Amino acid sequence: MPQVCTNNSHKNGAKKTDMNNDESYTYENLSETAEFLLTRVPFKPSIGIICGSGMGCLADALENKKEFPYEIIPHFPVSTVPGHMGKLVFGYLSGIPVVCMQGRFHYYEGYPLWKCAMPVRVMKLIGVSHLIASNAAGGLNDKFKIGDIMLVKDHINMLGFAGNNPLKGPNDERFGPRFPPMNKAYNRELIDQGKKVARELGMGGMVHEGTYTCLGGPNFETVAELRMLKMLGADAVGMSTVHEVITARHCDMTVLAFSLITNICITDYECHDKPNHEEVMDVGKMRQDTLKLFVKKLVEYIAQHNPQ
Ligand SMILES: O=P(O)(O)O[C@H]1O[C@H](CO)[C@@H](O)[C@H]1O
Ligand SMILES: Nc1nc2[nH]cnc2c(=O)[nH]1
Repeated sequence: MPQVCTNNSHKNGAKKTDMNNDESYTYENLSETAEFLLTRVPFKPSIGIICGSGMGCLADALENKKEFPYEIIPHFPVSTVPGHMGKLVFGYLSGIPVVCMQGRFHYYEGYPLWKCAMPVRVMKLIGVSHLIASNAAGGLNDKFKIGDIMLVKDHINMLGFAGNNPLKGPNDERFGPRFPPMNKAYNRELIDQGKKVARELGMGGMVHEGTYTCLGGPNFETVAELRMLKMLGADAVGMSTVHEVITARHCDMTVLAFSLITNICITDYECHDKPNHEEVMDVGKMRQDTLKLFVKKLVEYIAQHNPQ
């Protein structure tokens, strides 16, 4: 039975910071959050996992779980999207301690990007050095099929083009530098290992690498938008991950990200299909056994090889 933690000392939300959209969390705020968790968990994970839509099964695979509903964690936002459970789950995968976000935060929920990405900084403060971020995404690359996995080799930060960035505002050097590089955001060794694991698991044909792009959502894209994104070089499109990765790289975490292709983007005016979130979640469920195994193998690799 997982141990579900409650926070008796602070009633729901009472400990939450009441901040406007321009006022980011301070280092001290996030240290309080980290301290709250560290004093309640008897181990320190160095690997963090973010579950994409319908991919909460990744956290279900953990053993000796200790679960924290977001409502009870000081300063944490709450999840509002179906398919995102809203729990931080600590536990073991193959005997390796990990922490898993079973539910992430999206810009379209009304949260500024720094708030969407704050759990990444909390992970850093509790000792996480490696982040595995998963997401559900629409496939733009003609080779992709529903249920395929795309290892993210790069991203196009569409929100960033308009000046919206999780690092906007004063920079605290204790997290990282004012101007972090982003050309090696996605760890090459882990992408290659992802492909190797896929081949070993007999799923080599369904794993690709490609470029992810994040839009603000919540609407799915128009045909013209998708055609434009394809021309720009995007292979998959979603509404998350990029701000988490920027935040993780800013504080020097090693990152692996992958997209589960849950739908094929419609770039033809004659096609009458309509993308929908139910389909997105169903594909996550359909692929849950494969995803659990894939992530478990990658966690084992990270624990053994500590790629930088
Ligand atoms: O990126 P994740 O959280 O996996 O979810 C993706 O799926 C949802 C749309 O169905 C959007 O939230 C999009 O970002
Ligand atoms: N923006 C976007 N997000 C998604 N998440 C899952 N599928 C899609 C998609 O087609 N577009």
